[in-house]
Amino acid sequence: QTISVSSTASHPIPTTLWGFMFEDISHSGDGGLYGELLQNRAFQLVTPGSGNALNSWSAVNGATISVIRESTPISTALPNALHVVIPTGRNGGVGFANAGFSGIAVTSGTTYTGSFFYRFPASSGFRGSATVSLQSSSGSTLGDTTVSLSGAQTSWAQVSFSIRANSTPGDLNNRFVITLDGGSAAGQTINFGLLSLFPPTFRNRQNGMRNDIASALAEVGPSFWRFPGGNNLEGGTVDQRWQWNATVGPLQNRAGRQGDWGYINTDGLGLFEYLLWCEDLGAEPIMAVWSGFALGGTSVAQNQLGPFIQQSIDQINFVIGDDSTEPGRLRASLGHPDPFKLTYVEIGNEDFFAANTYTFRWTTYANALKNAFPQLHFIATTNVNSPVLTPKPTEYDVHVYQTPTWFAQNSFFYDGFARDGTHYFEGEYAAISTNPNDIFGPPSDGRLIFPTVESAAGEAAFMTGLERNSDIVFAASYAPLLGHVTNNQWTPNLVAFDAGNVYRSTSFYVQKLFSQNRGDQYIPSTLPSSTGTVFWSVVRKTSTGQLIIKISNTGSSAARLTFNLAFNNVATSGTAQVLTGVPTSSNTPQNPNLITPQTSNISTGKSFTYNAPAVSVNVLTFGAS
Ligand SMILES: O=S(=O)(O)O[C@H]1C[C@H](O)[C@@H](O)[C@@H]1CO
Repeated sequence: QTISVSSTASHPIPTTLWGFMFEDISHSGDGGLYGELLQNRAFQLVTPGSGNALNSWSAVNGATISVIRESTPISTALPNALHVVIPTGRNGGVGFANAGFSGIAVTSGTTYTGSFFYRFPASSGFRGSATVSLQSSSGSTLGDTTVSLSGAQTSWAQVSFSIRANSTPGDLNNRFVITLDGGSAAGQTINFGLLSLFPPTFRNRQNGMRNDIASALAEVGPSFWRFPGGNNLEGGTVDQRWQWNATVGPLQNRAGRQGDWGYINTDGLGLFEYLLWCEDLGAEPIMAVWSGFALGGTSVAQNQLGPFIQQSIDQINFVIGDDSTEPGRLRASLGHPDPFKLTYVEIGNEDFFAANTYTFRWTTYANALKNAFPQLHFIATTNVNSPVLTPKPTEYDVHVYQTPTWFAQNSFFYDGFARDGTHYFEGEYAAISTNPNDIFGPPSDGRLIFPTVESAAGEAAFMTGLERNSDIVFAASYAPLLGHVTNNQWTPNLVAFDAGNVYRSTSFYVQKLFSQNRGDQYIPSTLPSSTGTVFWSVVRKTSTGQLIIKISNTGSSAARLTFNLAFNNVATSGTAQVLTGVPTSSNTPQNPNLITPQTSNISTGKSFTYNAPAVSVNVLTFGAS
């Protein structure tokens, strides 16, 4: 195949083109990116005495533990506490343990920092200490410290501690343990609440992100971060919707909420943490506001939307409001007086599920929010122009989950779109099944557990089309971003993880190859055949004078491509980064680095030939001017 490459750019490429979509799904937040190591740390939303009240907690050496509704709670947001009775006649440490989120990773030399609240429900003469430790599954102590407890403390007191691990366990099944001496503490009753333990966090942020996962995401260099959902924005009911104000301020004032993926969200990863994370990541937020529809099917009537719209205005003012606004003052009081960067606000999520009411919900929200924030862009979430919305959306969020073949055959998806001023956010896309008749089915029916080489190559083909159409596509993100390797509600995920490991997928490497090899100009070239198997896009990075050719060969045979460049000065050599392998192979916990990009030198010039291997994603980089 011969490909002519122009030397004149057709359009600039938006800086926001490649980024991430995030929501708390498959423990991507609590138990994943969010650094908290203890599961069910504040007994949020559980019913005392119910089966899951003690989820992740267990008694040690004969203590009696239970979750109670506290008569004097830590806060109205946290009404529950752990009630611990130390029996008589026990020797050694007696107390309780937390098993983390399917384990706790402990590495020697690492310092873990934590805190908990305690109070003696009845004043007692006890004056003593508790041992706070990290223990392996065999019960050996990996690190410990002691804290003083006083029986005179009948009101809640917060105790802080740090534990330096001095040995590395054999596995992840470690526990966080608090014990008192069975002799001196015999017969004591103590309530505990909001127990927290953090490893070192990304950029050492207080209440921050788990370093290994955060670092893997930062490796991609995303330019936007869509949050908080996705379904997890919406709530099963109106009251269960994500509410920004319930997610900011001291942790003891965050009640948590029933997430939309089957588990309670602590909301410890809240709006302020998301915004600081965007700054640490160098990404701008694409922030969603709840749009009056709950996943259980309730739409708020148009004349009832006022309070929800006000809540969205407050949410936006928390992000960008000045000190004339209360949310702006709240942000300043939390340590960020300057506004955060914000351009895009998405109104709802996948409202094509409730298009009949989105017509008025969109109109009411868009008019009110555009009036309040004329500088912002508001993204609609129904199908493009169906139904017709007023005011006419300037941006739409388009989602697609399909087969690798679909992606390989639809890289021209946007070529036919009218250039009418509307811009598009490909907010969720992924090849998730090899079975076109059961895309969302189980692995037994074609669903992918991990991305494969062929799914990643399909996505790359599609992405060359997004890059070509980046005059109207301003942003694109694979979804879901993160998922626990076993405790999940969705596969495949861009990045999988467990308590101590991060697993980078083939699709992760495709996102990284595109994001880390951006151009700021799109360079026209001979169009690929829309029904072919080889797809490419050519961009130029003016700051370095580099030409970057991204090629996806989704076919089962190698493709010899001859490039004829109109540029006058072209380097005679460059680099090729290639991701390829057995089409159905994946990176897995058993073989996490089976498929990684390989870099090599290539000969380039005004005319050169490159051989793209079967089922491969290739990024060629060389100087051209
Ligand atoms: O069940 S789905 O609607 O397919 O859920 C999808 C679409 C939704 O926006 C997101 O939360 C989820 C997976 O990324």
